[in-house]
Order: sequence, then C-alpha cells, then structure tokens
Amino acid sequence: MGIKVHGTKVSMCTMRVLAALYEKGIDFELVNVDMATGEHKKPPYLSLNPFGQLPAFEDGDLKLFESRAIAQYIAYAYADKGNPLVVQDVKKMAIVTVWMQVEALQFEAAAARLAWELAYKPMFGMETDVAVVEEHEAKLAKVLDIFESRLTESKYLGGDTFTLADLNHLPIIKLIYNTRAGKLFEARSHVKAWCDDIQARPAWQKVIS
Ligand SMILES: N[C@@H](CCC(=O)N[C@@H](CS)C(=O)NCC(=O)O)C(=O)O
Repeated sequence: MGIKVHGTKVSMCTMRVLAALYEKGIDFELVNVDMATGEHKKPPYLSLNPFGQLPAFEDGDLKLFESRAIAQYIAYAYADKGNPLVVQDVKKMAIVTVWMQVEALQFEAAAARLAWELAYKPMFGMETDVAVVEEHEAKLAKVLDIFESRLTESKYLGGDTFTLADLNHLPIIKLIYNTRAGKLFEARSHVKAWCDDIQARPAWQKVIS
C-alpha cells in the first residue's frame, strides 16, 4: 500500500500536496476525484475527507485531509528524502511556522478569493465580480507589503532555505500571477524575485506540467 492522493490537478489544495511529494521525489498515485459529478460529496470519498473537499491522502493505513497538514506530514515522514522543506533547529522552525500560519491565515484570506474570481470563474464561464476583486486586491497588497519587507531580510519567507512556508503559497500564486492581480507581485521587487524563484523549482514545474 503506497501513497495515494485523492484529488485533481485543477484543485489548488491538491497541487500543494503534489508539490511536497515532488520535492521529496516520492512515488505516489493520483486518484482522480470527479468534482463535476459531486464524487467528493458522497461516500466513499466522505470517509477520506468528511468535509467533502479535495484533497484526501493515504499513506498505508494513515488517512489525512487538509492540504497543509498533509504537506507537513510528508516533510517529516520522509525527512531523509529530497528537499528538507522544514528545518531541524527548533527556533528556526518556529519562524518557519510563523510564515506557514501567515500563508494560511493572512495570504489565503486575501488571495484565495482572487483565485476564484480571476482564475476559476473564467475557467467555468462565470463572470468575475470586479468589486470583490478590488476589495481583495487591496487586502493582498497589505499582506505583500509585509512580505516585501520580510524578503529584504531573508531569501525565503521562513529563512535562508526553501520550506513549507514558501511551498504552501505556490498554488494560489500560480492561479493569480498571470491575472490582473499579478501587478501586485510585480510591483514589489523582492516579492517578484521570490515568486519567480519558487515557481521555477523543478518540483513545481512537474505539478503544473
Ligand atoms: N483547507 C482545505 C481546503 C480544501 C478545499 O477548499 N478544497 C477545494 C478544492 S481546492 C474543494 O474541495 N472545493 C469544493 C468544495 O468545497 O465543495 C485544504 O487545504 O485542504
């Protein structure tokens, strides 16, 4: 029984898990979940993720949901493989954890709605709500000002090495970087350099290929 990721490459939360697996160079099976038919809202999928959301994850008899928790499990369970994604030193890891929380609670609060309005809605033939976009661009700009300042101190958000604090941002950045919201990243030189660096990683290129 190897690793199974239940999801789809269109789902940004699934992409986060795939990025962690590719960084580690671990074999896995991507089990497609058909959102169009509501497969994620019915048994047996609900036994894997009771919230009826993508992704879900299995590693032998371990079953997990929540993409960030899955990525963190992968980093620790496969510490001896691929890129570390976490750091050993407890104080340095505390800083990485701060920026992981910033991604989940500050960045996502602003940017996930932009991903919906600017990437997913056009994909599904739905109309973008410009007022919502403007409101969330203003929120994201404030978050990115803080990132710009942080990235003048260290190459990556969590410190000098690429960690989950950076990786967790990749799916949303991918979805909105080439939309009108991309100007918010490009206007901040350190943020832009960071985005370009993390998006060029071979593991991420495999996710989006
Ligand atoms: N916090 C969860 C969010 C999961 C989530 O929102 N997944 C989306 C796809 S990226 C989904 O399943 N949306 C469909 C729905 O909520 O019904 C995670 O990171 O795994």
